[in-house]
Amino acid sequence: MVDRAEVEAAVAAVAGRRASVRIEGSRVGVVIDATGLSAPERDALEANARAAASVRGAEVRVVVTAERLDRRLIAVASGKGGVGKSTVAANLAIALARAGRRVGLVDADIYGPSQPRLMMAEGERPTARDQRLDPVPTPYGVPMLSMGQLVEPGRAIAWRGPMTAGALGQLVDADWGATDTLVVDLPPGTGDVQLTMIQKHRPAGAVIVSTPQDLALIDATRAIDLFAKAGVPIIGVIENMAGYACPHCGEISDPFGRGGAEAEAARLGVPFLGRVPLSIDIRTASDAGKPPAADPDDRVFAPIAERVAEWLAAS
Ligand SMILES: Nc1ncnc2c1ncn2[C@@H]1O[C@H](COP(=O)(O)OP(=O)(O)OP(=O)(O)O)[C@@H](O)[C@H]1O
Repeated sequence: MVDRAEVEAAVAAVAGRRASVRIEGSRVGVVIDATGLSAPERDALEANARAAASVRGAEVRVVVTAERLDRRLIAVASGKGGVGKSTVAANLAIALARAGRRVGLVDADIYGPSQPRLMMAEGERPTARDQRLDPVPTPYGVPMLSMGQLVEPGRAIAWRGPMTAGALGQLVDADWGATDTLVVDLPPGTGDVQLTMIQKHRPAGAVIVSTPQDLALIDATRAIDLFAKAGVPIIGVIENMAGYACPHCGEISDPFGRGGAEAEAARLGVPFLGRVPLSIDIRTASDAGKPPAADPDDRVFAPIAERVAEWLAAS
């Protein structure tokens, strides 16, 4: 016979109200509610509860359950390459995390996975348990997974549609634990990854990154169209490389004109989330794996993230 009070007290001491105990003769069953815990936290809790319940003569069984979290995906897209979509996605993810959300980052840009470098996680390989990937931690409180971590570094990725869809699924359905917001950096354009994202993973909304130039805007319009036609709401447009920030005096000039993306967003009836200047500081910090949004003095990405957070709260 096992002493009920002793086991209950020992389990409660390590698992609090997350555990309930059932005892029949020498059999001790512990059910743990691991909702919202990360995989390592869950494993630690399970091990501690098992140890606590293992009084002399007890046959212990521990079951871990978790409610499915309502995790929402934000797709970050652009009509064409090189507009700074990955830079914006990384900084948006960090700024949202700084605003109190539990954020994860998925780098689905198969043609140029750059998030490991941007997030200072280069060379980190995710591990897997029960065939589910474990996201890798970053110094910015935003765990991440990248297409670039699934293949040998530097190897060109020439996958066909079904492989791409499978890889995207592995990243999105990884063990994201308590993450409530998943920022997904999509490849540029309107290809297989975008379609899989829309059809299989139903993002809560899409953020479109564009530069001020007309051509980028035309492409951006195409990207907006793809999401809008599929019924994915457009959270808004971010204008990147908007105006040139002088590295000496900080003054912003507009060699490509000003207000194009904002006017185009208004014409298309989608919100404008803000502009990010073309700045040598953004480039050097990004290349060094130190996203400017992690800087406590950031005044560029925080207001944009605030608008995205408001949108999430309202929808
Ligand atoms: N606002 C900015 N100011 C200065 N440099 C920037 C800015 N935004 C991005 N860059 C730089 O531009 C280059 C391209 O950026 P990034 O890789 O984010 O673009 P992308 O749209 O994701 O490209 P691709 O689609 O090819 O992956 C990078 O070197 C990045 O550091």
